[in-house]
This record gives sequence, C-alpha cells and structure tokens, in this order.
Amino acid sequence: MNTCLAPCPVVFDLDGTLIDSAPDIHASANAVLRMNSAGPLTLDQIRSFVGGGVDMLWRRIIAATGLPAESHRDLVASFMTRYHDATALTRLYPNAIEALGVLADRGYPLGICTNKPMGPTRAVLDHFGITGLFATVIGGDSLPQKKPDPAPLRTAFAALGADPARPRGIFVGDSEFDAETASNLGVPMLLYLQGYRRSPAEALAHRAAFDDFRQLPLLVEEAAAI
Ligand SMILES: O=C(O)COP(=O)(O)O
Ligand SMILES: [Mg+2]
Repeated sequence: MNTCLAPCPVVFDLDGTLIDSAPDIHASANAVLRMNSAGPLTLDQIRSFVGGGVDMLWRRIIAATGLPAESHRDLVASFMTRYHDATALTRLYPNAIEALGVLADRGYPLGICTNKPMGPTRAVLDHFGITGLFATVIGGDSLPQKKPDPAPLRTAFAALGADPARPRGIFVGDSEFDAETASNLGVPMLLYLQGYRRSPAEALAHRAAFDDFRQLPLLVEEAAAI
C-alpha cells in the first residue's frame, strides 16, 4: 500500500535519471588517467561504472586499468578537483524539466536522492537552474550510508513530510542501485529506461518503466493511487 493522503513525495535519482552526466564523468576520469600514465576508458565503460558513487567508480576504474589499488584515495581526490563543478558536457534528459514542472504544479513535494557527492550535485542543479524545484537534496556523502542502503531515501522522504517509520512516496531512478533501494524501503520505483543500468529492465524490481519524461506525470498519479 502506498496510498498518500496529501500528494506523495516524489524523489529522483540524478545521474542517468534527470541528467546525462556520463560525458563529464568520462572526461574528468580520463584526465586523471592521463596524469597517471594510464590509457583512456571509453564512454560506454565509464557509463557502466556509474551508480554506486565516486568510490565505487574508482574501484571499477582501477580494476579495468590495472592501476594500483593503493592509489584509490589519491585518484579520487584528483578526480574530485575536476568533477566538483563539471557541467559543460552534461545535459538534462528531454522533457525532464517539463515533467518536474507538471509535478510541482500538482503539489507533489520533490526531492533528490543521489549517490553523486553533494559538491557536483549542487553545481549541476544550479547550472540547470532547477535547485529551487527540490525541497530536499541528499547526496552520496550526506550520510554515512549510500544507496542501495535505504537510509538516504528514507531521509529524503522524511524531509518531504513522510513518516520515517512508514515511508510513503515514489522513487524515480535508472539503475540497479535505485531498484534495490526502493525495494529495501518498500516503496514503488519508476524506472527510466534511457539511463545507466547494466542489466535488462526485467531484472530490476520496478512498478512501471518509461522512456520519455512526458509519460512520468501519469505514472506518478497511478503509483500514488495504489
Ligand atoms: O554518482 C553515481 O555513481 C551515481 O549517481 P546517481 O545515484 O545519481 O545515479
Ligand atoms: Mg542513476
């Protein structure tokens, strides 16, 4: 049961859901690889490494390049100096801003729950002028836990007025991490199909899937009513 008396909180993942940020992550990562005399990775490789946050991204890059595991901390630090305000190659997905506007106009409290660190999260939301749409933003370094632990999503829903003991709301995401987070919290997930998941959509638990943000307002209304 997810029935919400007031409009349900709707919380969004960020990378691969609202924004296509893989090109900036790719460019920043390859710059660091070059400085460390490692060859570049492809955009497809980097895209498949996104979802678990920056530490996991660099564990996956280290595994793919053979760089020494002990260099993880320095590589992450070097990456963050580029990534913290990298927006030049990032795009909002088509019709995402319009769908957010429709939901905001209908009174849905909106939030973000991302594994992206808060620095680049704030930078990209400001870059696109959409910070004000979200009453709460939880980043990958906001809490000790990251998705798929349910704590960040529970915190986002609570900040939007949901009872933390019995969270009600809808999570919109693109990846295995998001599907698992929603399952762990017991809330419905709407799966955006144009993002960065590694497995077929059928392998991810979700209430409904969509490939165009014009479909989202209706899916939110349906998920809120069940
Ligand atoms: O930065 C990541 O690895 C993932 O970010 P996301 O949670 O917004 O998909
Ligand atoms: Mg994502």
